[in-house]
Amino acid sequence: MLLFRIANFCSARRIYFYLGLPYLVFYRILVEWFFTVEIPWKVKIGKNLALYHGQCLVMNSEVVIGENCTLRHCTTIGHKQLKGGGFSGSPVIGDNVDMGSNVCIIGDIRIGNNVKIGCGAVVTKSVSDDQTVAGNPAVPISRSSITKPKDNHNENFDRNKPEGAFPFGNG
Ligand SMILES: CC(=O)SCCNC(=O)CCNC(=O)[C@H](O)C(C)(C)COP(=O)(O)OP(=O)(O)OC[C@H]1O[C@@H](n2cnc3c(N)ncnc32)[C@H](O)[C@@H]1OP(=O)(O)O
Ligand SMILES: N[C@@H](CO)C(=O)O
Repeated sequence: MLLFRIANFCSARRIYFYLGLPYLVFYRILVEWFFTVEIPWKVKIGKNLALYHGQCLVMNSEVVIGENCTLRHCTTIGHKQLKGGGFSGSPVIGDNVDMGSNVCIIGDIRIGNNVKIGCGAVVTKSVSDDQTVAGNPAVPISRSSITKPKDNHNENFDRNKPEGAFPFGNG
């Protein structure tokens, strides 16, 4: 994030851009090629963005991310190609948005504040504030499992004891 913040500062004014050009080249090579993270320096990101496992994280330069958000690995935030051949706008993400791993958020959509996006979600429609969404396509998830007993729940399962033949556990 520090590398991004410096690059973002360099892109704020033309004079900083020309003075900071060597740094911007370094930023792209190091962050894109070696860290496999594409956060273009023009992206607007609020304070306290956390990257938990930032590998394979790609976003478009028009993306806007609010404050106190969390991103995980293998996440894509960007535009989509329109029927006419052009491209849509890119997502605008609110404050306190927590995205699981392997999430795709595409198109000219808005993700509200205090939203959780489940791992593996494909989000193509706007999400209102205070929602948890998951799935492909992402929809608000059922909260029923919080009270409903799970059929496959094993009361006797002890994760500290190895199961089966393998003496060190199953994975
Ligand atoms: C190395 C690492 O550990 S990196 C960390 C990787 N972890 C993540 O990315 C976690 C992201 N978090 C999630 O995906 C969570 O499941 C959340 C935030 C979406 C939801 O969590 P909770 O509110 O606790 O929901 P809960 O587990 O009770 O599930 C509610 C329902 O949604 C379903 N659901 C939960 N997550 C998902 C998901 N990602 N995709 C599809 N369905 C899901 C559940 O199966 C359940 O369905 P049911 O009502 O039919 O039984
Ligand atoms: N694995 C945790 C934090 O490292 C998470 O992604 O939520």
